[in-house]
Amino acid sequence: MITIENLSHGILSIPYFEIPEGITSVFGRNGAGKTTLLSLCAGVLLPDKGLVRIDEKSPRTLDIGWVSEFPDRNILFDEVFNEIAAPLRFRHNPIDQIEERTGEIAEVLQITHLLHRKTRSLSGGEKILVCLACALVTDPILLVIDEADSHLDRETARRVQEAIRTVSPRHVLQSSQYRDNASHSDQVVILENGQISWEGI
Ligand SMILES: Nc1ncnc2c1ncn2[C@@H]1O[C@H](COP(=O)(O)OP(=O)(O)OP(=O)(O)O)[C@@H](O)[C@H]1O
Repeated sequence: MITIENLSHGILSIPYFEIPEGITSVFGRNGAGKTTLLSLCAGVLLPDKGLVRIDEKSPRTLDIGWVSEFPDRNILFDEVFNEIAAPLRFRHNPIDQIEERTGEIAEVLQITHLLHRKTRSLSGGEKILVCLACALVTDPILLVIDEADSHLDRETARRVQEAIRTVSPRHVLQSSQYRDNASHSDQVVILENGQISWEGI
């Protein structure tokens, strides 16, 4: 459970809100506060006022995966395999486990054929899939996807939603301007001018 209490940060103002486990889609117009909310839940930002907790813990103490709208800002390595394996290497996991887990997550996302490609040669949508694999490879408690669907065609977007269901992080928070995504979600939150104007299923 993600719990938000007396939150005030920039445009955002949320007195109390609970986000249950599952896939939660956050919709809202440009500037409504979607990225700010996601950043606070991921611990990327600390709130000016109030608290955000995931299972009663600070997000900064937990393993959280983040996929942004701009994959070029995240990709660090030359080859896809190395990019996806990097979070496991940073943790000094054994080599055989790194190879097995990297292959497993690539298979779930149906990008095994990309593993030995140069990252700079990938299309925008392929880069998003690689970033998603990288975010999921450590099995995070929360996966955040910030408007990454704007680069994906309908079929790839559907594949991403299926992959998320397969890997099944405890929490998924995804922001989008496309309300089609609501059909893949367990919960929907609508933000208007920094406030939650609607929430439901
Ligand atoms: N670091 C910052 N300093 C000042 N204002 C900011 C900062 N970050 C965001 N804002 C403002 O807060 C508001 C909400 O921004 P946010 O990026 O959360 O909206 P969003 O719903 O994700 O928008 P979009 O769909 O355009 O990406 C915007 O008016 C934005 O200009």
